[in-house]
Amino acid sequence: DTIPRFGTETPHEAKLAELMDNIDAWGLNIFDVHNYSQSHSLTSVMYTIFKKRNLIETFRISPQKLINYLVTLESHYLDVPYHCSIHAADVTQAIHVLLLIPSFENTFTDLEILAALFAAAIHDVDHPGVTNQYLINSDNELALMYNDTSVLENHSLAVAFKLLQNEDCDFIENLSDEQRKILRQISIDMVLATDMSKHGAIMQTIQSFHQSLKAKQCKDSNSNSSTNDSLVLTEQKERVQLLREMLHCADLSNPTKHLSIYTQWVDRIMDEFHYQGDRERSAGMPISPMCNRRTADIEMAQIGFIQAIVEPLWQMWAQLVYPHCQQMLDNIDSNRQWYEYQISNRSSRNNT
Ligand SMILES: COc1ccc(/C(C)=N/OCCC(=O)N2CCOCC2)cc1OC1CCCC1
Ligand SMILES: [Mg+2]
Ligand SMILES: [Zn+2]
Repeated sequence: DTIPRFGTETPHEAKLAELMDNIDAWGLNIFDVHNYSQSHSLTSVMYTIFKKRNLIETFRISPQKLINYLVTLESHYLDVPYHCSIHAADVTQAIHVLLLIPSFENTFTDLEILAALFAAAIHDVDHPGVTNQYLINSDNELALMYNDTSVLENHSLAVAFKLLQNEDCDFIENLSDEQRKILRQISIDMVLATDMSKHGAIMQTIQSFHQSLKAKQCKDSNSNSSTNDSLVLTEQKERVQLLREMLHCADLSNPTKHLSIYTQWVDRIMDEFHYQGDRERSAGMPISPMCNRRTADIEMAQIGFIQAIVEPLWQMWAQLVYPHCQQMLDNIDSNRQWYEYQISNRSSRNNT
């Protein structure tokens, strides 16, 4: 039986094809992809990217086993408002677009690209919709299992690799042992780096690391435009550092998207936070920051999130790949202004 064009059967294949024409664009509407793929956005996005990047031929991947793995992985994302399979599809498509930046034309090996896409797809699988701190505070068995250390991130990695042990899901069966080892190593490194408690450390190193890369940046000999400077990194360690930052950027990319997409993610993360706050309140636990629906200031929280975390990170990233990623910085700025306008509007409304 032949495999559907986008990996999953859907009566809306024509509409999905139209959406997938934008797979390389930052403006892809992942919510539309989810709707027109019968809630298989992760499977259809990953399959489309693998086909487009010729990874199925390069690594002699069985298309059926890839689909089996993706559908199984997708089914292990829980039906929580934010950390569901749409978020995984969103982050996977984001890292695919970041990898297309001309500065990285000659930077990563095919195996590193495979590992980066895999890490993005798996990075939040089986996420229960609460934070690490909540799992620790509520003596959850996951916190016990992982000794309070990057609990969610360790759990997603373990679940994702467990699914690979299933014979008819092992789409990397034709990789050599060495390649499998490298893929596992890079995926673990990247997913563990999505733990927000590591954000400070990433910001510490990013400045000096990028300065050293800019120093090494070579003018691509056959480039016709002066901006086409490709970053060539001889050390795998340095390339993995870059991939770690890239996944972290993709994970924190909601404010870099068009307002209509960004506000949907805000609604979802606040649903998830407020539900956690409800559970903390009824358990008599202290309610976590931004999780109390009765005192929430959603606009202020997003402005704080943008100013403290998202804008500084994306400014560092945009500097490295200048002039690319200006669209992301512009969206961050206009989105922040929109939330500031909401607040100013709110106060004048109260005065009427
Ligand atoms: C669209 O809004 C948000 C999107 C993403 C995030 C974060 C921090 N993602 O981090 C990676 C995942 C992670 O580690 N988390 C998940 C969130 O809680 C911390 C642990 C936070 C967002 O808004 C927050 C901050 C202002 C009001 C709610
Ligand atoms: Mg996560
Ligand atoms: Zn995530």
